[in-house]
Amino acid sequence: MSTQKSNTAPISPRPGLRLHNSHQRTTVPFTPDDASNVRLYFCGPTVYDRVHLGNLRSMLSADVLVRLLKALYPQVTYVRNITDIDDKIIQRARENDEDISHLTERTTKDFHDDLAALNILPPTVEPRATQHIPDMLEMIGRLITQGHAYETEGHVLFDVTSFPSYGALSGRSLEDMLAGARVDVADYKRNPGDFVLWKPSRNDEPGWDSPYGRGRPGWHIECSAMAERYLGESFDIHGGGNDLLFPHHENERAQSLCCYPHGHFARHWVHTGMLLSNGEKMSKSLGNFHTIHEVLERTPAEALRLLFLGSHYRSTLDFTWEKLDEARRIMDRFYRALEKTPPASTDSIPADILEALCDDLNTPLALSALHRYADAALEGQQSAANHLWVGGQLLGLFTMKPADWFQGGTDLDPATIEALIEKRLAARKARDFALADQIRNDLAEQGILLEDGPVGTTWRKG
Ligand SMILES: Nc1ncnc2c1ncn2[C@@H]1O[C@H](COP(=O)(O)OP(=O)(O)OP(=O)(O)O)[C@@H](O)[C@H]1O
Ligand SMILES: [Zn+2]
Repeated sequence: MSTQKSNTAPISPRPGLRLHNSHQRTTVPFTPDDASNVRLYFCGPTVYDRVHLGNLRSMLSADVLVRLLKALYPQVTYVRNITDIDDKIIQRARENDEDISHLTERTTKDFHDDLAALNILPPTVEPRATQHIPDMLEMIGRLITQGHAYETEGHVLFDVTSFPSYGALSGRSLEDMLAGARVDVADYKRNPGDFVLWKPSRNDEPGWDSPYGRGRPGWHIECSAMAERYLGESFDIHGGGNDLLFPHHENERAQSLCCYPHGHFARHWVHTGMLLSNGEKMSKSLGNFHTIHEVLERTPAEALRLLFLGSHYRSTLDFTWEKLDEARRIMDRFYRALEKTPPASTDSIPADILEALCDDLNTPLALSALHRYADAALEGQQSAANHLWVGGQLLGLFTMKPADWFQGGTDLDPATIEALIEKRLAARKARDFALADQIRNDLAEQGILLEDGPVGTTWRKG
């Protein structure tokens, strides 16, 4: 890492990274506690179903940040947890009549597959909540001893009034929160805002023995305990979607700072804007979501990645199929520009791309630099094609050879295409012309054109 010679050298001088900090509500220079090892924690998924595009947007923003940090610093320790104990999991397992561990294993595997398809790098450590119950119980014990938590009716609750800066992260005032609380608060709570650290489990629910009886942890303490276990009492960045800012992150911060008053927990808080669908948050509960699996059946993964990179991570993004098609056309153009130049992995990162990313991960600006390089490469400039390769790869793009993109870019192999042609023929015979047309149009959208001729239907890439 220290060699600064030739074209393999990291950029010099290095631009400083500026990153928005939700806690300060402004963009500030990022300075790690230890520049030899940057440490960050992102909240991972609750594994009870396939992740949707909204979840993916958060993971992808984290991925862009991690890739940039890896380009800037010698070591990055990235922790992203798996929440594998939660009421939603218990309920889904019951509905499916499925063993809880089977459900969580299965959906964790799907999650990994979906992320790998999008070229999202795995974290350094991926702790699972169920493997850290003793760490959580230790924190809960300390919080009780230090007067920040209390036991009541089999529950352990965090007393929000015991932490003077409760609300500071999300910009709320504790007084307003208490005054505005609804009346139907569980009567065992001292204050309406008190939240669960531990709760009792019925016999048919998963549980662990504890000083407070058989039970299970609350969601917030899981992240506090796993962050401390792998990153210590103080670390550099904590992130997730901005829907987690309150109460999840506010509560994590309260627990951790009360438990370890000499640490500072996360110095920098990073939050991704929501992915919308028709103007509303894409979410499982609203039923307006698309799974990654579903999207990848009709579009190559890099087009989806590009779509996300095209908007700034803190802004909201309204998902439409038209935008995805447009992203795919842009990828076609990029790969055209790369066609004549083999990947140039030894080139250093183009300064304009690095500067854009160091400006609070300005991916739209970085993409406009890629467009300029693509223009020049299409006019035959070799160095521009090199910059395009290297800049795009820093953003996790261009994992394919151009020839493979154009041939396999449909993600459809010939056998699948033939099977769809058969299905279309059967639909026509059954006079289901709507289905027949839909199959033809779906294929056309993936660049496969059908031609009906005297010897039957043939296909070609359009
Ligand atoms: N529409 C969205 N846009 C961006 N990020 C999202 C969106 N929905 C969820 N996330 C993020 O995905 C990550 C995983 O969250 P989690 O597993 O709690 O989601 P979930 O509860 O399954 O989603 P949902 O909100 O659909 O019920 C979190 O960082 C969360 O902020
Ligand atoms: Zn968390």
